[in-house]
Amino acid sequence: MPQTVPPSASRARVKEKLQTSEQTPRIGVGGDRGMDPMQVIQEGRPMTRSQSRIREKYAPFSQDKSCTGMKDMNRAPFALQLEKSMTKSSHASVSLLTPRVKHSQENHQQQQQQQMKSAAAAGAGGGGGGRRSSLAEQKVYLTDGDHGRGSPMDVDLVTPKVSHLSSTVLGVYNRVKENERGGARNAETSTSATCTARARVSYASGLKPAVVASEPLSLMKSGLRTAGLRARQVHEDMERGGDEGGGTRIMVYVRLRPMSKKEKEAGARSCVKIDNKRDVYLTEMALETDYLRLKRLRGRHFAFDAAFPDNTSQQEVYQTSAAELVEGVLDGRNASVFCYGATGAGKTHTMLGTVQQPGVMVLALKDLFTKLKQRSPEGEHVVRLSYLEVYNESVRDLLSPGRPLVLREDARQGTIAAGLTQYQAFSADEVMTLLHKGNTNRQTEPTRANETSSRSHAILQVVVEYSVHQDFGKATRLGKLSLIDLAGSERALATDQRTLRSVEGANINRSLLALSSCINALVEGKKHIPFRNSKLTQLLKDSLGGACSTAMIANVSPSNGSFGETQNTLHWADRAKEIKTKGSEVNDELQLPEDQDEKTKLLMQIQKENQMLRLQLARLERTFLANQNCGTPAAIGSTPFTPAMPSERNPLDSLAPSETLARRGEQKTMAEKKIWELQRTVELLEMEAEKTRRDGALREEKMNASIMALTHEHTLQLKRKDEFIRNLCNSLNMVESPGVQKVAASPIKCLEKILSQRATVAKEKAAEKADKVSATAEKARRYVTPKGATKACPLPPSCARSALQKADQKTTTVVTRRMTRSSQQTPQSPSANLPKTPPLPRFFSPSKAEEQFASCRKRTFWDITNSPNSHMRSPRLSMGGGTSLLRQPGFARRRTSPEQD
Ligand SMILES: Nc1ncnc2c1ncn2[C@@H]1O[C@H](COP(=O)(O)OP(=O)(O)OP(=O)(O)O)[C@@H](O)[C@H]1O
Repeated sequence: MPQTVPPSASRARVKEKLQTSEQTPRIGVGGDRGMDPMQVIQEGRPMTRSQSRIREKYAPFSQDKSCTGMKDMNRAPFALQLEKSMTKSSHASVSLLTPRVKHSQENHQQQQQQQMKSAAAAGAGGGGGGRRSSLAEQKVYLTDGDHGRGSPMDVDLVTPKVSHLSSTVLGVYNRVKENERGGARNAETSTSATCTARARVSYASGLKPAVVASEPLSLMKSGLRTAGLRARQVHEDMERGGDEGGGTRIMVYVRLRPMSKKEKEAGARSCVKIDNKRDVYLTEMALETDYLRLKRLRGRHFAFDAAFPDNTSQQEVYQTSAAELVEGVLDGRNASVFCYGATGAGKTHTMLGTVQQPGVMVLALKDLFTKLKQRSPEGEHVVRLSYLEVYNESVRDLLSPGRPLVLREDARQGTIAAGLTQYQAFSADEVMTLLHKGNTNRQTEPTRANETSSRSHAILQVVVEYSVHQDFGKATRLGKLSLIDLAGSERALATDQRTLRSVEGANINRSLLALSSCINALVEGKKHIPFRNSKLTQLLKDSLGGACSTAMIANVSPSNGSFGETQNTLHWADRAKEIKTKGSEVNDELQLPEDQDEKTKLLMQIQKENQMLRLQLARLERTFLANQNCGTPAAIGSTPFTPAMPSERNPLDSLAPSETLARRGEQKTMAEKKIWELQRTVELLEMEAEKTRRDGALREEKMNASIMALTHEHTLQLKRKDEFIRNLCNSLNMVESPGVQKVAASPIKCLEKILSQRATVAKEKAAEKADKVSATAEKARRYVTPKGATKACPLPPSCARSALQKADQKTTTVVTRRMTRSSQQTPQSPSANLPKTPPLPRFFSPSKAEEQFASCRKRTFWDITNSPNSHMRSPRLSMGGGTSLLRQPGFARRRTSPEQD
């Protein structure tokens, strides 16, 4: 029961009272300010400025406005802090606010020891101060501070604070019953003042206990009950390991690193204590001379899925946090493990470790290959590996460094880095080589806080794909394991002030802040989760909110110098406990046989294989047992020997020695017979093999011979062809020419040459002939004069005419042929080089020649009268250019010059 401290009590009396109270069951609460076993209440002390400020602020809620100073405050032994769930996703916890105490310099040391003691005792759920928020407690006493009475409330469970709440209501209760009566009024007052429901009135405010609540007392009670229920749920959830409502909770582990040499030298003290392998106590330390701090020492208790003290081995960390996830990856699920914490807290040590103490990444990959070999001995699996880092908000490939990568959203695979190389690895050694290569490329720099500080977030992704035979076909399973080593949050002073380091630090902090916002949004069940705020959160999207089983390892330093960072880490780890991922489904694609027959076939095949394997196993077992029984050298290693079945393992033991000998002799004979039979079989097989070999050799010989014959035949055919061409050349009488002799080795070329030469000669001849004909025509024409062609011409007029006609015809033929040929000839054609015949004058046009001839001869009367349409045949006449011959009979036409034509 709670104790009331009389206002006038002296320090000694208070001490005595409090010590007495240790034995009496007090409110089973704990939380932020639960570590208060030895407290000395100072009386009559004036309020500090901050106390009076808070007092002023919350004065309206104080029922007894007359109370002033520490005297009044001290009349209230404690207050109840109620943190109630305001949204369905948040939880509540109950804790006790104890009276403000002064940690005197003398008892400070003692106090620490007491705290530790009480914390240790808390596991057993014992009474007394400190962490008495035993989970077994079932009642909360809302106490009447003035009268020391407690108003018990039935709640299902009181837990330490399990989460940060969206809304906090601090109720300082005084005169509970009175408040119940006037609850509505108080509630109204408080609601108006704490409309945001975020009034946090510290007991240090010096307020006389009063109701500061945003809801009527009855509601608070029910809220408390709900809170208790919720707390129990969370607790049970933690006990079970996370599954609730279909999703999977992120498993959160805390690892404490040993105190470093540097810290020891600086005289640091440990501010973190791990108990029960899951409870973490954080206590603020202060210098004995730091009076202000001494009064406000903070302490907090957290509970996680597991907490690893500083002497925990790497293997233990792996087994607890990641081994199960690796198993899940082999079942085709997605899993991720990430380390979170301040710089130098031991994240890289946990994830990568050293050669002597390999970390989670190394152990997980080795384990993965070992398990893969067991599951898929025939190597029906593919392991692909990629390793990237987020450095200064740019994504880089660690296995093949180059230009920064761009992140893309893929409907099937989630967020992916476009262009990231995926290496296929066949063994654990290969993976280790790749991992080493990636780590060499990773950005690591010494800072003031850490000699080997990682300046980037590194993500190693392993995709395992393998086929499994299932009842209805073959399925391909695809599991993805992401192992993430985050860079640590850091204070600028804690690391360095050099430009590059501070830029890196700022980027690291920014991305971690984005991660915190995402955790917040996820915990509060918001619709929009700001994953896009940084590259890191984009890449962690699946791990935090997707279909993935996730483990978070929060690394903390024990040094009191890192109290702030440790508190921060634990706070976020505590929040992350409430994040629920969608839970990873098995990603497998079933490949069904095409039809039912196929399926039956497959099943039969599998059954057959199983039968065979069973037989083999039985045979081996029998052989083994036979060897054991007989122990004869002949029997050893003789597989076909059929020994006794397991049920008849030692039948000889029960027999008499003579019978045993006889039986053994029999067995030996049988074995010898079997061996003889086997030898005979082997001999037969050898003979068979020899025969086959001989046959094969014969067949090969025959084949070689036929190939040879064919080759010979082919050569002969070729020769014959050449001979034929050569003969053809000879028959064309061109082989003698020197140009042809040169190329006689290639008969086809020779033939081509001959033909082209023949063509040239024919052309030349044709040209010559054409020239001759045209000369004859010219001659004939010269003899034909306008005044009488027959006079000067040596030929009779009819002959001259026919000769001229012939000449014209020939000329035309030659010219036409030449023109046709030249139009067919390409510019590269050899005939292009032929000597060109001079262009023929228009005069030689056959129609013109005929016309000329007709116009030159003397017309007779008969000509004129018998060809009435002759003017129509003559174009010249029809054109009306000359005088009509009909009108001037017997008048010969005057010869026109060619130019006029
Ligand atoms: N469990 C442990 N046991 C022994 N030594 C440890 C342990 N954890 C961390 N250390 C040591 O502490 C130092 C800092 O650790 P580590 O580099 O892993 O920190 P970190 O959190 O990765 O820092 P950063 O974020 O700057 O990279 C290292 O020298 C490491 O060997």
